[in-house]
Amino acid sequence: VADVCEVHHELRQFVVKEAPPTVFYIPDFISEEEEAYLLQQVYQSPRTKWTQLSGRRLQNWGGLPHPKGMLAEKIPDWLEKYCERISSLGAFSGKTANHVLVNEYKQGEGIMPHEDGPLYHPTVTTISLGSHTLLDFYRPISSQGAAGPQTEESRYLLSLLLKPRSLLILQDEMYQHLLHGIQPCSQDTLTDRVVNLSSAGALPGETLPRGTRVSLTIRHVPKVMKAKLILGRK
Ligand SMILES: O=C(O)CCC(=O)C(=O)O
Ligand SMILES: [Fe+2]
Repeated sequence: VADVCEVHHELRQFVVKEAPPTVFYIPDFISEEEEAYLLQQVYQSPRTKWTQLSGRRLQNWGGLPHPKGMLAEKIPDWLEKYCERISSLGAFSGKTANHVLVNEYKQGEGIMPHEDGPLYHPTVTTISLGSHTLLDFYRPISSQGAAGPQTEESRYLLSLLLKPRSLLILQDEMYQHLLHGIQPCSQDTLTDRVVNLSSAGALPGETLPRGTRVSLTIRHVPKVMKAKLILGRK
């Protein structure tokens, strides 16, 4: 298919065939030791790195994406290692990730359905730490009003189970055309709408209590400001 991004051969075995193109789900992408180390680094970051939002808090690393170009900041080594590792899988069409959002969700917290938008290369990669979650996908609100009222429920399409230590890669239609969100609930009962159950090692009917989850969303911001422009040189 022409509009499907190229990834390296070793990723192909992890494609989630039950979802629209393209999802890769890689269980145990990192070890328990790496998970503990990453959590330690996240919680050792200066307090001023945290931004409190309603229902979650976040750390932004690499700079603030902006339509005129991101003023790039150095990503600390503990995150840079994973930017490079994931980029080497071909996730960003040969580019290297230069932006990381750390989100922390306490039990019962979530994120409203949204699109990640045009400031990023249209791939998002996510390492989950500490707890599983369900990432839910929705069709956009369609412009043809004839179909009657569109509730969030009627636009809901499928979910992915993200276990701790897994890597998720979303691109193509899953990134460009669908919205994603996390329901603010404290446990999840798995149904057959969770399309990656077998690769995530779970069964329909299982109920999983959520704990505190920290996610690292690792991306490539193509438009970066050049330092010489900031310094005003020719
Ligand atoms: O925590 C997650 O896995 C999703 C985060 C997300 O959607 C975002 O930061 O844009
Ligand atoms: Fe998002």
